[in-house]
Amino acid sequence: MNAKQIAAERAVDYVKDGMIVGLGTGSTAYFAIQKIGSLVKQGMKIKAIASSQASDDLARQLGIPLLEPGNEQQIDVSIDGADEVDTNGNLIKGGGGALLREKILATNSKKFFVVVDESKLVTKLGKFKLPVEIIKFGSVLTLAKLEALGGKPVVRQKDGKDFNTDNGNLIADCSFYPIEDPKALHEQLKQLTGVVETGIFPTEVVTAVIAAYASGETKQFDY
Ligand SMILES: O=C(CO)[C@H](O)[C@H](O)COP(=O)(O)O
Repeated sequence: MNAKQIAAERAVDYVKDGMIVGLGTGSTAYFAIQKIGSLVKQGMKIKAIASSQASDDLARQLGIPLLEPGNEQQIDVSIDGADEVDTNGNLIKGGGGALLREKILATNSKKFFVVVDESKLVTKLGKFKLPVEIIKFGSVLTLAKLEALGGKPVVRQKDGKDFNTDNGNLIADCSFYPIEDPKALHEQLKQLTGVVETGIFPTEVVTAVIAAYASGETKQFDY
């Protein structure tokens, strides 16, 4: 079992019968969704909300009952990966472009577990370019504002075209390393009209980070 799978499955221990679960996105969340699928097959009554079309598709294949979009309810537990986790439990997310829906789930969950392998643990955030979701309308102007703040934004590409989020927006990948005060940077960026959301998840929204190491050891950091 690889480290991502170990961390993800450990977090699924927090999922109990009757819960509503938020499903993250990415290669680590994938293992959590698989495990939740096996719990459903064993007869556990779980309902889920997915943070992306990809995770929605996977959950459907596995027979996990999904709440209808627009009919979401308070979530008991969300489980998701991260691109970076600093020593205080602040995160950068959005490497898969799902940061907005991921943050909606994380901030509406009683508990939010972050599952990572050790490669994601950093002292300061920002070596991983910070994803910032921006709307297409006026994007040149919004990008200029991000540039003026020193973010060196680059519009994410996929298959030779601008990457589109599930919400029909663009992602500007920004360089702010080292991010000394993640919450302050997030708040500054959110004030720019045209910015929908940033990939900074402040430690306040995190219940615990479960990190797995190549040795097979896991550590849980509670916040
Ligand atoms: O934020 C995310 C997607 O928007 C992912 O959780 C993040 O990119 C980590 O992905 P992975 O588990 O594949 O390394």
